[in-house]
Amino acid sequence: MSAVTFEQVSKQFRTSRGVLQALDQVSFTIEPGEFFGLLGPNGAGKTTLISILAGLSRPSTGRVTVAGVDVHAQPLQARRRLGVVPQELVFDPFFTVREALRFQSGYFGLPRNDDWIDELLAGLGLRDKADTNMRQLSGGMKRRVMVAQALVHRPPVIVLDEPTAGVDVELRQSLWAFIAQLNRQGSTVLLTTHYLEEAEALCTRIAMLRAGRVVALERTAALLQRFSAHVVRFKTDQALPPALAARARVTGRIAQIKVHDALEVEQVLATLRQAGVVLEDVEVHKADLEDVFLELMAQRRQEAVA
Ligand SMILES: Nc1ncnc2c1ncn2[C@@H]1O[C@H](COP(=O)(O)OP(=O)(O)OP(=O)(O)O)[C@@H](O)[C@H]1O
Repeated sequence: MSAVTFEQVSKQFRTSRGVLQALDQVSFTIEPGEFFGLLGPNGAGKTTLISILAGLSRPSTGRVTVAGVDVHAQPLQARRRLGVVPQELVFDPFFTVREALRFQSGYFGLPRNDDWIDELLAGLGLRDKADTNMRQLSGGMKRRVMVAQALVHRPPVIVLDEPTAGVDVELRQSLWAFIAQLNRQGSTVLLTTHYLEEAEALCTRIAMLRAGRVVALERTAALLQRFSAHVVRFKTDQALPPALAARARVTGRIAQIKVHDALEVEQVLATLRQAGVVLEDVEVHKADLEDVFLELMAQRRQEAVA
């Protein structure tokens, strides 16, 4: 049985400017134990898809299941199988951390859950905050409590919607260590993020959304490999020769050109030298997901124009 399935999920919003297609026939499956990344630029539809998965919003058409349970036909059963860490901080300011976690446990019908609550507090570095009121916690600490709250009923599928936006490095690292441990113990993780290096480091498979459509769905390693290995990056004030300009990504003075191997690095540099282009700060680096992402998006734009 799959951990999560999205079957032809579409969502339209009626706006003052007409109908907005936020999701367009999105289909993919996440297998149990996967660490799955959902990436996409602002407005791609990530949060809309997560809201539908969490049962907070209905798809216009299509079907979603969590651990074999239809999210809309059996919403309560689906919720038990899912732990969603939301983007925003939602909490009752009058509860202490432990009270908030006990309250959440009660919601799931788990009255004696303190052993697991203690494990969560320890794993998320919250042990000495257990008796602190939620309103007295720093933003980062509140975020840790959001994670603990989402996990209080030991859901087999964990969803993290931009969990590290605006979070300091230390918390990011400890949060990831904890989530990775749960994943090793068998939890399925679905992560949406803008931090591509995070997705690259953690996710075994990635779906990329753009304008409500899945534009890539692949193993992370394959995705990185498919989009060539290296990028030559340099600064210049001059125009590039046409052959290179056509394939370069230029941001102000910085140009980046994709290459497959060392020979191609030499060819690119030779072409630039022949054209009399003066370079500064030349470097060659391995293509990362950011490069792949930009390239994919450029390809799709070209296809759309064609
Ligand atoms: N309730 C709504 N009513 C109308 N339009 C909406 C509504 N919710 C989302 N949208 C639109 O749907 C599209 C997808 O939005 P969504 O928030 O899912 O994107 P996202 O990928 O999560 O973006 P971000 O990275 O900025 O969070 C956007 O164009 C957004 O403006």
